Amino acid sequence: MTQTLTSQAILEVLQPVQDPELQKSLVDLNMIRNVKIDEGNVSFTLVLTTPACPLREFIVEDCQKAVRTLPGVEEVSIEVTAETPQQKSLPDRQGIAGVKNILAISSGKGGVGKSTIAVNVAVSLAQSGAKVGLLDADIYGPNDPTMLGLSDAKVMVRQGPQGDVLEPAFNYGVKLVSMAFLIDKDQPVVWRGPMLNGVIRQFLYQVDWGELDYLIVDMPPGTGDAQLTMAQSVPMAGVVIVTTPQTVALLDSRKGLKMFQQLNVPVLGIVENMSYFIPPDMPDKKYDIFGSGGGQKTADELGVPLLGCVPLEITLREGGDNGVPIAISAPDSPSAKALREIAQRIAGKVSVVALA
Ligand SMILES: Nc1ncnc2c1ncn2[C@@H]1O[C@H](COP(=O)(O)OP(=O)(O)OP(=O)(O)O)[C@@H](O)[C@H]1O
Repeated sequence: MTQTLTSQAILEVLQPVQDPELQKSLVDLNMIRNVKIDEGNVSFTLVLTTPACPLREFIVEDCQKAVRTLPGVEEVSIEVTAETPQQKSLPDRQGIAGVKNILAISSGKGGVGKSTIAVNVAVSLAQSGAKVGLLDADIYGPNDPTMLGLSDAKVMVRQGPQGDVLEPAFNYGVKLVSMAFLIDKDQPVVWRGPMLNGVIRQFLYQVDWGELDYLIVDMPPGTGDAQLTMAQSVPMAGVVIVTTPQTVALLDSRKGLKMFQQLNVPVLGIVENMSYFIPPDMPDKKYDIFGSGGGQKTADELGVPLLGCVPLEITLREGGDNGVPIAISAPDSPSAKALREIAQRIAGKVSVVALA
């Protein structure tokens, strides 16, 4: 006896299929929409929580398998789209209209590659189809414009009903605002708490960010006023801590971690940069200069996930200097792949926090 296919039956067989990251049913998460049946042809839309979903192929395959168990099904076509969930709002912190998730990239000390990671994560997320902004809050050494090929950009200021509004610069799919746009590059700037506070708040609220899935904030290194201002002003989806494998870096990372935990900012995980060296003339070789397994050990000691390890690669540094991020110039290089996976993991964790 042939049963008639119904959308109800389709949703029932899809009920046990889970989003592996969120560990909840796709149906309960309202990720299956628009179910249509035309004789044996079934079609629906799978709405992921981030366009950078690392597991999209697996989820699609699981859906295919589940629907094909129904008698009478001949074809299953799944259209995949994404709707990034909005992070939770906090009563004492003012969100930015149109910006769904604000996340910070931080490091215990300078020079560990925080800006390199922030820029390439931003570009990787944009490449996946997400709407991305980058706020260069590293007021002491604002490098993001150079790394994003925007060193000569100027921010436009226009008059809005509530005062001046800055128009971000834009390249490689990423909107950027940086202190470098506002200061003379050769003049040292001495920042005092209240001034710094004002500038960071201006970069958050007086910029025409438009609609963004992710606003990535490249923090200055350490645990100072900028971190405090940021964490206390806006609700943050989370922070990513960048570290290097040396043991001294662990101490600095721990300080940063404690501060964000005290400020109730979820720590999404750590990224270990300069983990191992890949010689340019021997791309299949890998040298563990600082010993291996350091990243995992650091993550375990800090009790947070390791989001990934980025190798020390000359092309990654060159990309930063030349203003063409490696995610654009050499997307198949080991560091670009590592950075893309890190961006996907960050997006996954942000969804988990937003939907918790
Ligand atoms: N994995 C890597 N391989 C090669 N070079 C790297 C890597 N990571 C970073 N670098 C280089 O190291 C230098 C410092 O990196 P970056 O500016 O990103 O660090 P940072 O932590 O943001 O520094 P600070 O905040 O102190 O300015 C840059 O020249 C960058 O290109």
